Amino acid sequence: MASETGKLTVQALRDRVAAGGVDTVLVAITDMQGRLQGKRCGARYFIEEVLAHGTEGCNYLLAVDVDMNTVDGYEMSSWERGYGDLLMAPDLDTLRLLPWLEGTAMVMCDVQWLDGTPMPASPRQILKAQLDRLAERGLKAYVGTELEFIVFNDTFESAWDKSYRHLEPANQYNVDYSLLGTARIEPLLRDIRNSMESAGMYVESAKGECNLGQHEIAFRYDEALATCDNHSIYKTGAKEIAAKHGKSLTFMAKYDEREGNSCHIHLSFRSDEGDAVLAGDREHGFSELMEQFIAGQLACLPEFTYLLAPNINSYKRFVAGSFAPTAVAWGLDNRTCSLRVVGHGESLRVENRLPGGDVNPYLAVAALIAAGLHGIENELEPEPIFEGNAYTSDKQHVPTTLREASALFGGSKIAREAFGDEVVDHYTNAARVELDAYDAAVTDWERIRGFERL
Ligand SMILES: NC(=O)CC[C@H](N)C(=O)O
Repeated sequence: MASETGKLTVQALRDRVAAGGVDTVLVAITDMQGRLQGKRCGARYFIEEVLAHGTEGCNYLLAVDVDMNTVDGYEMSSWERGYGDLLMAPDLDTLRLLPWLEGTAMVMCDVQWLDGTPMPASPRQILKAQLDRLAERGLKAYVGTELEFIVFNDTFESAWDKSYRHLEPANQYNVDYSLLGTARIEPLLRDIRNSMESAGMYVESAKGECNLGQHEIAFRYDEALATCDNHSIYKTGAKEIAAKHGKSLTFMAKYDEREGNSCHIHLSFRSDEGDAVLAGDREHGFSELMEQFIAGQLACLPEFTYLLAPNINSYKRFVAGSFAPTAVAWGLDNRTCSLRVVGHGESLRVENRLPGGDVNPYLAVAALIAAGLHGIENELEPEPIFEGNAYTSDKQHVPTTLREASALFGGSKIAREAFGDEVVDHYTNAARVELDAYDAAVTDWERIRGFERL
């Protein structure tokens, strides 16, 4: 039998099911929004059927909006095509216990058509396609994602009932690095940290952040796919654990007018053998590959921003002086730039500071890998390093709205070459759906501005 915690082998799962310790297996895919969707399978059924053949779900899972509305414009899934099934094919490397749910294990799945061919619009497939491109060059991607979140003393249900107004943040003042402030909710933070560790993740640390009730838990970097799977499981798990504590938390990019929730993404490439390929004897200790890698990141950033900032709300984070970026620039350990280069030797890497907590990690990491490959394949040279305050520089501004970013993405030749037309058209449609919904909504802000005074 495997250890009490962490990842499970199939045999360990069988043993636990036989011994009565596991009765439920969650079968999950990640949707366009990066959420876990799927089914709770009886453990016996999972072992006897799903393990070998997978299980089906409606293919609208990759073609609905955040509210599960059926919307038009998707080639692969529609009323015209009858909204048939997709196949969830378990990736057994991801099998693990979810210690915060009694008697429950889970597995992440690849999304396929019923004949076993991959579904191009699936975020996990989109990332895997870029990992395949890297592998052709003898390279591997290592990734760390750093999610911030804001905790409230309200339950999720009461927060919803209050339309998310007048919530009580778990801290009343800025708790950035404050051990005193973070101790106030340590029972929740510890439960999340230890639960994730027991679900096979490697917790590095937790710290307070600047907005009221804002915190961050950092996990060790890993191979790109493992990090993205863990990221998705962690987000869902953190919400479920908060609910058990009678609290709520949000990863939305900009909850209020104070500091937003970031999801900085650290990315490096290594050789198949694990050698550091970004470090070398050029300026700043870079290799030629690192220079091309950075140049690719810069060249693609505006066109790929949509994959890093996929919602209307994402763009409200990009405020000068907020530690969220506004400038397309790179610097050495410079938190005012979109691209912050940190580490040295084996740990030399680029931190992309653009994504918020609402990012779909698979799509974002796929974009950053594609950007790096663009630089390498075209032997691009980076512009000079930026020094000083990028917020007040004349550097190109990152896209400021979803409309602008999705137009750049839809028109990007580089994106179409890297991801294929089907993927670009699918996600450009997702942006259009979101923009249409937003354009049709009348907000609190408008009523407060206009009800009496206009
Ligand atoms: N830790 C930090 O650098 C703060 C990041 C900031 N909260 C953001 O939204 O980008």
